[in-house]
Amino acid sequence: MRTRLSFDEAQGLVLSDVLRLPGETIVLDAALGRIVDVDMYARFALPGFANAAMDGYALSAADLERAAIQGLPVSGTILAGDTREHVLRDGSAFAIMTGAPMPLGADTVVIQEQARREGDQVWLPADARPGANVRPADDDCAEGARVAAAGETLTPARIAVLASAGFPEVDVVRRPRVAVLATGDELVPPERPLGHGQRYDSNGPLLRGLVTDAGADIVEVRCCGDCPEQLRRALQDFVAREVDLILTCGGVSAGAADHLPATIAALGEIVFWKVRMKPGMPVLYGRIGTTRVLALPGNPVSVGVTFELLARPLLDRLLGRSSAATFPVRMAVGLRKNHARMEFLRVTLENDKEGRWLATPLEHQGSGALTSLASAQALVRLEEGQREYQPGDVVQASRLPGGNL
Ligand SMILES: Nc1nc2c(c(=O)[nH]1)N[C@H]1C(S)=C(S)[C@@H](COP(=O)(O)OP(=O)(O)OC[C@H]3O[C@@H](n4cnc5c(N)ncnc54)[C@H](O)[C@@H]3O)O[C@H]1N2
Ligand code: MOO
Repeated sequence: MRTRLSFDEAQGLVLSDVLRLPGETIVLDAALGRIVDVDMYARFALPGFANAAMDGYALSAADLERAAIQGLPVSGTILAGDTREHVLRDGSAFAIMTGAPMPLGADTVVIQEQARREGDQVWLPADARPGANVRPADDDCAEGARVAAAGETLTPARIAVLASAGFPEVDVVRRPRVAVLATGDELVPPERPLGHGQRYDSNGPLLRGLVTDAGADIVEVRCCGDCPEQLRRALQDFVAREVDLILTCGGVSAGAADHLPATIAALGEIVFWKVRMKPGMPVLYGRIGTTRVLALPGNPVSVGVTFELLARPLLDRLLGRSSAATFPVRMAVGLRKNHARMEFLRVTLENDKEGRWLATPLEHQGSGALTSLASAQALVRLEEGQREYQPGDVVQASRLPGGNL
């Protein structure tokens, strides 16, 4: 077991310990937010047939002059959805509507508003541009072009692309199955009044939201006391249900009721325990069989921060997608750290006059200050060893969910 390692080492160990989950086939209608498993290619060009981009008249550009001087006979009207293959006779035109297939031999559409129609004859302006208002058959995408890339998130627009390419189903990466165990004798169910020293579980709801936001499935969120037997039963139950990741919170530091490390060690193995970071120092990572276990320190802010920094990247890895990159911001104020560990500050962000991000730390940075986690837009990383920061110093930031950026 490693202990007191740096945050970067800890994150590296977590990431190198998991692989992308296998794929599964689902209907396109259920695919929003899912991750594409394998590259997908168009089996035909899109839209697949040359069609009119405007309502008007389809003709051959060679007949434009004649159309202006003596007019052209109109052979008929082609509507969108007309499945007949019309052929244009020399020296004639078809009335055609937006999206309707171009008749064979026509290469230009002149819009309705520029046409003068008398009975079955139409006059069109001589200066119409040859080839105007026609969408070629591969206007949107060529046959064989990639229409979805492995690892990308299925957005509404990407789903629409697959729908237009005729895919009713899509192969996506299976969602990680996650169980949450909130531990602590002080936790009381929401329907019961609080006694002295008791509190309601907020870590369970926090992790339910974060796990869902990260694109994983919650198998169960369970609250249990600090008793080692209860902890063991809960962990074994989750492992038996083949979850990919167990997230526990609380009971992982040095207190008399902190039984999780010993319980996890007895059932499986601890990869690391305690990381040189603040908040979240007591965090533990291990395995029970093939199930990964991240034991997050119980303080509510530590739960949120260690989830973002260790659990979310792990879930990203299981999903086969790259994690959001950090980005540079400038400190709006100077500050002094009174320890050497890496620290993650909760900040709000605004743009300075040059449009660069400026980070202001929230006032209350304590590990129990859940309200400041809710107000924060990003986490700023203060490097190990560096104690002094001046206004304007550049630091790395990562977005928090719902940070409205
Ligand atoms: N002697 C030491 N004391 C502490 C250390 C240490 O290294 N040596 N580490 C401190 C740090 S840092 C943290 S963080 C906490 C984490 O300890 P635990 O993981 O054992 O967490 P608990 O003691 O069980 O709880 C801490 C705190 O959070 C509240 N909590 C816990 N679960 C929930 C929940 N589901 N919903 C709401 N609030 C919860 C709990 O009541 C405590 O107030 O230890 C420090 N101490
Ligand atoms: O995780 Mo503890 O502060 O570092 O609360």
